[in-house]
Amino acid sequence: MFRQLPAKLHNLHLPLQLRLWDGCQIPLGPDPVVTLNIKDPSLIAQLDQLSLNLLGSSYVEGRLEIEGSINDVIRLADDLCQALLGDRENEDLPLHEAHDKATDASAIAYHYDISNDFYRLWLDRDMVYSCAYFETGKEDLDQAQQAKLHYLCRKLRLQPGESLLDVGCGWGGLARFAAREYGVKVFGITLSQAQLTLAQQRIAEENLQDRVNLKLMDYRDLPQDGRFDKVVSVGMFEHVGYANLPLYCKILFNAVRPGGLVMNHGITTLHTDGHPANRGAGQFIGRYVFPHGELPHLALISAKLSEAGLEIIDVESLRRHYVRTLESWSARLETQLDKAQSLVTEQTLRIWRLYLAGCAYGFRRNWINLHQILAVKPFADGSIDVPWTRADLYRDLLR
Ligand SMILES: C[S@@+](CC[C@H](N)C(=O)[O-])C[C@H]1O[C@@H](n2cnc3c(N)ncnc32)[C@H](O)[C@@H]1O
Repeated sequence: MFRQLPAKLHNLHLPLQLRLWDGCQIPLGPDPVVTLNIKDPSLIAQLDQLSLNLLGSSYVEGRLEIEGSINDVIRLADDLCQALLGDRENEDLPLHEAHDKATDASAIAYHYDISNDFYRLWLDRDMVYSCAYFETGKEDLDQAQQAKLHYLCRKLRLQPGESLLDVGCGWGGLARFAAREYGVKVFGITLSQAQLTLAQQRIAEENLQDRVNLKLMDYRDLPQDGRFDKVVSVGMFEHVGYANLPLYCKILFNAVRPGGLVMNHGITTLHTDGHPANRGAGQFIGRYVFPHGELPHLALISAKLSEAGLEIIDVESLRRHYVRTLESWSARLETQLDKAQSLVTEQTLRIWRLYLAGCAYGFRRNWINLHQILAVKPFADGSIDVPWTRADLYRDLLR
């Protein structure tokens, strides 16, 4: 059997071993910390086209079992793919699909409506499902998510009595926080019924119904009359798709009043043409995690915001913060696999384990990034009314 393996596998020095369906063990280097337990003999024939997509989907479909810590599995799977493929990126440009409301609604339900209790297991207490902000590096996830919410509100320069639109409000963590801590009125939208149900429950528990109004609504149905003082979109624009980015940006522009601020916080990709730099990981994510998700480069979303009429006044990369956030989510899930098993299907759990640890790895490797882009809608005469420096953002921040 050893001789049937691709020649390149014979000279590896990875702490990894293969175990075949007949029990035969094939070390690919000394002191293995990970075992890939191959259940399906036909996988051997596919080893010369190995990719993270092939390994990931084989695990999800039960053709492959993994032994070892999830972080070691991801790292060594990537090392293995790199050893066999070199640095050749084995993906064509991803398809940029037409996104209609029905397709997007079913893609959102697929990801977000799996079980609130499952997400509660590993998210922070406010169930904020986006990159946290680690001011000192010593905080836990709850503290880092609270700091992120503060940071967003500060960047938006929220003032009591203002109106805030939260596009893609998730479980309502930011909406409740902004209303409670900054005294604003929030209108938030999500496409996930499960998120909305729990968010509304939490709003009622905090008696915030008069200040926070969340709805099941597609961003394409938002009011376009400039009624909001501020607009925020956090971890949402990854679902929009290339074809609709101009429309999305125009909708943000039309929703905010002249002089108002818009914050777009989301994941961007490394290459300007959008092709993924990740040995098949992007294909896996598109197939099993975020169907119809599309990551643009910073330059593309910046161009579309500008073309819509918004002036970009501040851009910040939070890539390292997302590594930590994802490491934390993944570690919390890994320590509660038994509970997780009772909340979602075996296949879903396998997908989410790979996705959380894999995305931490992807951010660490700089395959993907997280950018906060702050923009302003200038008044008709081109003037803007924002502080001359960023000093106010940091004053008294470390509470
Ligand atoms: C990753 S979650 C982020 C949630 C929240 N902003 C947070 O930081 O916790 C993405 C959110 O975008 C919403 N979303 C995605 N596509 C949408 C669309 N077409 N219209 C409205 N909301 C959408 C999802 O329903 C979900 O609430």
